[in-house]
Amino acid sequence: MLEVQSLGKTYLGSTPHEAIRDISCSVTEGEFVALVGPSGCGKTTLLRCLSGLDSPTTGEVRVDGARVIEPVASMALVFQEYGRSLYPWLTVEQNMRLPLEAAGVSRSEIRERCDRALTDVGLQGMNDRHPWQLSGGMQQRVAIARAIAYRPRILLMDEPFASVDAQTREDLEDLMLDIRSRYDMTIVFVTHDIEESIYLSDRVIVLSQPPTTVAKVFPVNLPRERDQLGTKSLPEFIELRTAVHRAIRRDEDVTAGALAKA
Ligand SMILES: Nc1ncnc2c1ncn2[C@@H]1O[C@H](COP(=O)(O)OP(=O)(O)OP(=O)(O)O)[C@@H](O)[C@H]1O
Repeated sequence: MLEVQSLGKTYLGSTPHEAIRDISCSVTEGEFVALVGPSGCGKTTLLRCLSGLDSPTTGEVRVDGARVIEPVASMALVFQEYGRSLYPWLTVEQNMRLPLEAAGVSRSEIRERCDRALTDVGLQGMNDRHPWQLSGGMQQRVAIARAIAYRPRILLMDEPFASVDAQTREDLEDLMLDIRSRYDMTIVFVTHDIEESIYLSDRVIVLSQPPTTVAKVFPVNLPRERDQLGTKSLPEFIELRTAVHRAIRRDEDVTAGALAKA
């Protein structure tokens, strides 16, 4: 359903910067794909191009065959910085209502969807709180609730759990697996964390050092039912973790070698 064909992105300016050289990949309906790669390899840039918030310099993105040239109504984005993605002067529900009102959803349905999404993320009854009255993990749950209340077909998540503590992160990972099983969504999830990428996804795409290409793709053939302790101690999980780690390290070594020769 989501196709990326030979996507390249160069930021223009006094010194043009080639953030992405050539990425091709596709995501099928209902798939959970994790994108991992070194810092600065263009993960956020890629997500912005996927969503239509930014446009590639070369190549293209297609959703169901249609070329993406502007923000796509069937997608929602969840960012790392929940503190900046929620309006502090609005309540939880008011924050959640904004995209639904813009999409023309009826008042009664908005209320119903907000209540259901808040229940799904474990924040039932918190409709009238303000973001600043909530912990970081709770604010990120609100950002997720806002996205699922919108009912996107494709959910793009940009390192959404990078700013929370380890325990909250595990809880939020399990929340995502739960949401994935309740809602029929295709998810593209950017993370730095190799374990997180495998634990959550059906496929891990490793991006190279800049100028960025796809370094390697790993199918995750683990049982659908996942559990923080059980899944992460499976031999298949450990093998995959080593393989993804190696793919990232090998690419770093190749790049370091090329730089040393230059
Ligand atoms: N608007 C912009 N103008 C110029 N350069 C940019 C712009 N946005 C990003 N870049 C550069 O493009 C490269 C890729 O940035 P991007 O934020 O997409 O990487 P990332 O993989 O998401 O990074 P991180 O893992 O650190 O979050 C970086 O070198 C960055 O400095």
